[in-house]
Amino acid sequence: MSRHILLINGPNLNLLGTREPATYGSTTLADVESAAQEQATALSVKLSTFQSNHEGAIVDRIQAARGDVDAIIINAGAYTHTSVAIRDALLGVETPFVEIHVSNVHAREEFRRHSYLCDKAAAVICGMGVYGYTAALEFAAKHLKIKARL
Ligand SMILES: O=C(O)[C@]1(O)C=C(c2cccc(Sc3ccccc3)c2)[C@@H](O)[C@H](O)C1
Repeated sequence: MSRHILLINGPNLNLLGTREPATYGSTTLADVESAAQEQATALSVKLSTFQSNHEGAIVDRIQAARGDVDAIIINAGAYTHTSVAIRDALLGVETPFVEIHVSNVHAREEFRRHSYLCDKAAAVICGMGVYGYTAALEFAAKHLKIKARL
C-alpha cells in the first residue's frame, strides 16, 4: 500500500536557516524539503509539502488532506503554542500526525513548553535540529500505524 505523507511548516519557518543559527541551524526550509523528498523516494512514499505564515491557510491545508494523506508531519511553529484551530483541524481529519520542532522547546521560554497539539500527536520530536524532519519521516513511513484507506 503506497503511503502519502504531508509535511506542514508554519509561521516564520520559510526563513529557517537565515537567522539564529545557534537555535535553528543554518539549513534552509528549501534544503529540508529537498532532503525530505529524496528520503521519501527511498522510502517509497509520496511526500507533499506546505508552508504558510497564516493559521487559516494551515487549517485549510489540513482539511484538504482528509482522505488523501496517511500521515501528517507538522512543525506549526509559534501556532503550536496558541492554535486551538490547528488542533481542531488535525483532530477533524482523523489522520495520525507527528509534531516536530527544530529547537528543544522545553529548554526555552516557558510559553514554548505548552503545545495544543502534543497530547494528540502519535509522536513529538524536538531539539534534534533539522534531523527531526528525517526522524519524523522515517517514523511516519515505517512505524506509524496507518489506517487502510477504503
Ligand atoms: O523549534 C521549532 O521548530 C519551533 O516550532 C519554531 C519556532 C520558530 C520561531 C521563530 C522563527 C522560526 S524559523 C526562523 C529562525 C530564525 C530566523 C527566522 C526564522 C521558528 C518557534 O515559534 C517554536 O516555538 C519552535
